[in-house]
Amino acid sequence: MALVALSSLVAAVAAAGWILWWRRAFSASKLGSIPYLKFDGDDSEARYTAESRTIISRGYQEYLKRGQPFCMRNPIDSKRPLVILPFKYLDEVRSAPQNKLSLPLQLDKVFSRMSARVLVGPELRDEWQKLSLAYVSAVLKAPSTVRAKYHPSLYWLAKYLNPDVKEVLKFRRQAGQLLQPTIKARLASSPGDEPHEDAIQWLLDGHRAKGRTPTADDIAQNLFVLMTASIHSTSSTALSILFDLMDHPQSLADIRREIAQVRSQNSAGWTRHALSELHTLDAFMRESQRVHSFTQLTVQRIVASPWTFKDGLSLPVGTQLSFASNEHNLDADTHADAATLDAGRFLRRTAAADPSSQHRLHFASTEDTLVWGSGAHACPGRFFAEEALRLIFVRLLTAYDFKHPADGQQRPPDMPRNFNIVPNVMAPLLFREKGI
Ligand code: HEM
Repeated sequence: MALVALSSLVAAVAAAGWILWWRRAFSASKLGSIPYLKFDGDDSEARYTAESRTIISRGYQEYLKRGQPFCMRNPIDSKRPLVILPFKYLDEVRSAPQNKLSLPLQLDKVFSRMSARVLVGPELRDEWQKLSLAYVSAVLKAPSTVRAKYHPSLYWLAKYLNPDVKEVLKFRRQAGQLLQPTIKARLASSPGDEPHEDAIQWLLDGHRAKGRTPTADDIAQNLFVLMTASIHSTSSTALSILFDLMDHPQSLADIRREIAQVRSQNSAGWTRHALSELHTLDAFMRESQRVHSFTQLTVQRIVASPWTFKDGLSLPVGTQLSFASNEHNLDADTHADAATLDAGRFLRRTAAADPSSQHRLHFASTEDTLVWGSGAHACPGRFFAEEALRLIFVRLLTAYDFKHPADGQQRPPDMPRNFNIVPNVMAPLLFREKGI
């Protein structure tokens, strides 16, 4: 017991030391001549939470489009400005070694249920769905309460004192307990036994390939990382596409027709192959995501050892950097009539492209867009998100009619929060089962 307490203390002191080092190592003045943009007049935190796009748009026009970086307040750490880089640096960031530039509604229920089925299999699905939704909401809340209440050198105390952090740890413990019997049985199985097609098995295999025997807690934590990265991004994207479909009734009708046609030609049902034939839906999803991205900035990295770009731009250790993907998507120099959602945009481009390169225009493709990030850390879940969204829309569009409560209503304004742009999850929508 004493040994455990001592090792926790050593780990805690080491962690606190690392944080202190990290903070000492960074000084905003080392960002030298990179211009710092802020709000004129009221420059409060609240304005960054609600209106960060104003600053990013200004920086995009005044600096990024001229090939120069700018920096702005970082919502996570106001003493460490965030550097937004022009796209000319993207290739260098993309190929930078890991040790140099490192990483820092109801639809959520629909998606969490689908992903629970894929991640942990049918037996644990229901319990896992409840736990993972509770975990994700706790884990998104805890960091801000810790930052608000503790000095960075005392963050390590939070897991003993702070109720929000304790809540996160409680769900993690419960998840480990839930997975324990399955992990034990799988670890005891031999190579000839029936294979399992779920993420528990992929993660177990991954650990074992590296010579490790993971605990149930390790696997629970790995799964929670996936859930945290996926639930809000995918459910927000689904709601956003739904709002756009409601504003484009002709596209809605075309996509419904396409779904019926593809289904009638695929007697095996909605296989991956059948889903890949929903070209009109896929092109609409890509265009909707271009105009209504889930986040304004992507390819977020932190400088782990001093970094100088080929043109001499030098960034000190501890700098957080990013790219203005949303501004780029909405720039008239990137897309004609960029501010307008043009449902046929990607269908026309696909039709004009060589058949061997048409896949580059699909929803999950990283070609010509940064919505999925870029390079080795580009979203690994994007193909899963693509198929989950296609399935969600197949079901929604074939089984339900939906409308805004009042005639003539359109997509409600998005709800910006720091660098995220979330569709209005509070807006009421009316659903009716088709044929009733
Ligand atoms: C529409 C839904 C989604 C969007 C818009 C999205 C977007 C992103 C973006 C922008 C990044 C950062 C990439 C970078 O900085 O270069 C990312 C990373 C990541 N995403 Fe997604 N994502 C979505 C769905 C998912 C799903 C369904 C999963 C898992 C099942 C997932 C797992 C991850 C993981 C694990 C990372 C970190 C990758 C790494 O650091 O190497 N995402 N995602």
